[in-house]
Amino acid sequence: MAFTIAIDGPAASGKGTISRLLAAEYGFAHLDTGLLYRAVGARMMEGVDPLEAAKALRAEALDGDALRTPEVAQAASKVAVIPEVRAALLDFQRAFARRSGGAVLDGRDIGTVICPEAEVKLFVTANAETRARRRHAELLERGIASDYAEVLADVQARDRRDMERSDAPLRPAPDAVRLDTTTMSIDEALAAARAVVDSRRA
Ligand SMILES: Nc1ncnc2c1ncn2[C@@H]1O[C@H](COP(=O)(O)OP(=O)(O)O)[C@@H](O)[C@H]1O
Ligand SMILES: Nc1ccn([C@@H]2O[C@H](COP(=O)(O)OP(=O)(O)O)[C@@H](O)[C@H]2O)c(=O)n1
Repeated sequence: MAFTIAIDGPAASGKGTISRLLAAEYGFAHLDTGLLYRAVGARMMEGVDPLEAAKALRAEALDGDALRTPEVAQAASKVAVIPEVRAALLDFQRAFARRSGGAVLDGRDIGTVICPEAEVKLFVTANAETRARRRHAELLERGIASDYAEVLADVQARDRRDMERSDAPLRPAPDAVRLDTTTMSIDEALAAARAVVDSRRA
């Protein structure tokens, strides 16, 4: 039976972490939809037309580590503004969302566009400074050179682009439960998310 958990929110709010942990907890499949846009952005950086890249994308073969860089994140948010690119990525995401056995998808438009019928919708936020601090620490941990002020500017630029685009802008679905993780640990955020999921599964 299909059961979809849709998790949206701004950059580095913790949605990927919560999604991975929820998927493990419930035995659901997980799709980080940001990786699709990052892959198209990375191809654009190589000179490939973004629409051609989106149409040719093989989601199974994405290298998460290589795509999780600040440069690729900026490129991703630029190709994400193009309606035809979003349209080319739609069917794959919709099919994933309704697969049998349960699915967790995280991104910007899962609860609003990809799967408005999702059984659970979470909108995960944290203030921009906290998000930048977390992403900065994560990059350093992974051995990627990082400057806090640049990370903050990057996160804010992407937030603005993601919220202001006309096609599938970043915003909470009317029926999404908001989860502000600014002062929460990962364990606390997971517990809050689980409580919402459990209330919908009962
Ligand atoms: N509640 C939290 N408290 C502290 N650090 C967190 C929390 N949630 C996530 N993180 C850390 O912040 C970074 C960004 O989280 P991530 O889940 O990748 O965000 P997103 O998917 O929204 O971009 C990761 O290093 C993650 O371990
Ligand atoms: N469902 C989605 C997922 C990502 N994106 C775009 O892809 C970019 C990278 O997404 P991401 O989720 O990998 O970024 P982080 O939140 O992990 O920093 C975002 O800034 C958005 O512009 C989108 O438009 N729609």
